[in-house]
Amino acid sequence: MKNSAPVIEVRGLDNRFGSHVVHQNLDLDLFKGEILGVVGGSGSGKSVLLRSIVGLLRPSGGQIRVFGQDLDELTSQERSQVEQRFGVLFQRGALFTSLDLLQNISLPLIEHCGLARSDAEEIARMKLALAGLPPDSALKYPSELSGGMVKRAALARALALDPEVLFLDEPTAGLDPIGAAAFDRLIVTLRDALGFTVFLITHDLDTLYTTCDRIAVLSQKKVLVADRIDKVAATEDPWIQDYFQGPRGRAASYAFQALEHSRLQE
Ligand SMILES: Nc1ncnc2c1ncn2[C@@H]1O[C@H](COP(=O)(O)OP(=O)(O)OP(=O)(O)O)[C@@H](O)[C@H]1O
Repeated sequence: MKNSAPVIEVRGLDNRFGSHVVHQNLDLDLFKGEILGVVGGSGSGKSVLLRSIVGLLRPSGGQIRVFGQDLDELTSQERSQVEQRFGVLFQRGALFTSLDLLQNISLPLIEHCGLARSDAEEIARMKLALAGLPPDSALKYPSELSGGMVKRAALARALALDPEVLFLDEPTAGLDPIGAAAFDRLIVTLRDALGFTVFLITHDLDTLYTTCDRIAVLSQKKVLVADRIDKVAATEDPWIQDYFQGPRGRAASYAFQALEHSRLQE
């Protein structure tokens, strides 16, 4: 993936809130077709980075190039065209509670693409199926769904406009391990089938091992390292060592090695 063109280039990014500096001179590349896992301690600025890239937060300084265009140089109309090439799954799903799933997913198609309601609903049903939801979920409201189904519905909405880059903010948080593993497999399957690029914020070590092509570690206000997981896990940094070589990190690594071993034997 690293040989493909970066779809997103972040250079010298600064973000501060008052005197609180979150990012200082942060650099990051996201390459076409890869699944990049973004990790870091709580409050290290993962969500702020996501919001800066998707245009929800104006950075304090630095440059963000998206599809080869500098976000700062775009008119608001050009910006919104770029933003339509993104799909975002926010931490809490962010579905409209007063709309059923069909309406939730049709809405961006009607608003952004000007589709007739019947066409939008046909596409929405396809997106629900892609996200692994049964047809009868279409008329359900978010409050009627399990946590795992809410995540899938939010994924269906993030996929509504056929995004080229999918941003996922802790998509498996709150799911049981079986639901989380199924969601991870779904992301890989969809990426392989549809070819989009994924920016995936997670604390889930199993997700990092089984799903991500590269890992970016946010620490000390910047991206400390962005590389394959074996290289990252071997990086000499106290936070990285605690994270990857602690009991959970080692368990995830062993589980992944066992999985790879059994795949090779099949
Ligand atoms: N709008 C804001 N105003 C002031 N401070 C903010 C704002 N948004 C984020 N911050 C602060 O920026 C820091 C980074 O927040 P962010 O949500 O990016 O962390 P995170 O790495 O995603 O954490 P977590 O893993 O807990 O979700 C935090 O200290 C947060 O309080």
